[in-house]
Amino acid sequence: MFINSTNASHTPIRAVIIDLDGTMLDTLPDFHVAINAMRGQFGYAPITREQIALMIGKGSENLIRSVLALELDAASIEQRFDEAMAFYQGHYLAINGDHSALYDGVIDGLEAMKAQGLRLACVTNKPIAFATPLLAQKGLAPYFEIVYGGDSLPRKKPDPMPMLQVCADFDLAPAQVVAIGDSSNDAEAARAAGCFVLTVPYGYNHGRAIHETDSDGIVSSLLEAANLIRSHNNDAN
Ligand SMILES: O=C(O)COP(=O)(O)O
Ligand SMILES: [Mg+2]
Repeated sequence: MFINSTNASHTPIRAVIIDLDGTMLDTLPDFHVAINAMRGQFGYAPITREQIALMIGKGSENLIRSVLALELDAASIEQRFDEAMAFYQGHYLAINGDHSALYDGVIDGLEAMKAQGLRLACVTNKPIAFATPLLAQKGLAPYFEIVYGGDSLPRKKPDPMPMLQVCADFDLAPAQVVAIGDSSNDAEAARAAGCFVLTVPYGYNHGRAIHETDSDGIVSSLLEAANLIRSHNNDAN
């Protein structure tokens, strides 16, 4: 549970905000294919999944700049940026989801959350044009009342704006909402918004161990998260 059970008056959790890449789906193989296809158009050699894993989490612009920085200086990156982004987006949309897989416990966890009456939102730094078809293809779309991509709002995670927007949409206080993610971006955004935060250890945390990230707990799956929320709410009632 998130709050010491001796505090009988704590607020029940009513909604869950769930991250996409590295939390529900292992999308690293899709990023790998699309990035290397883009690099090939520039005549650059392929890079490894491990290299790309370190660059995921802060949205497409950050990813493309990080990839170009392997060859180019800062001024050249900006010169090639628009072309690289256009190449990358074309390749990503062509293969979106083809090489990605659900992590264990995702569907069971979402079902368990729904069964508890929790409202669900997906907040990802992935562009919304990638996130929407991917959620549909993987059977995740029906679970979410709200989906915000990295370009849906003026600021993305680790800024608290998307978390606060979800709280406002659901008409809930941040203390009634828990965010679940695989990276410090998710945890920082949730903390700054005043939401609870749980992390999963199996995603992409910029090469850092998830234990280094401040959270209210580490869960091995979304199913474990659902169970934790249930016991928190049982204590609250
Ligand atoms: O696209 C990214 O950089 C990461 O997306 P996420 O917020 O779903 O982990
Ligand atoms: Mg993530």
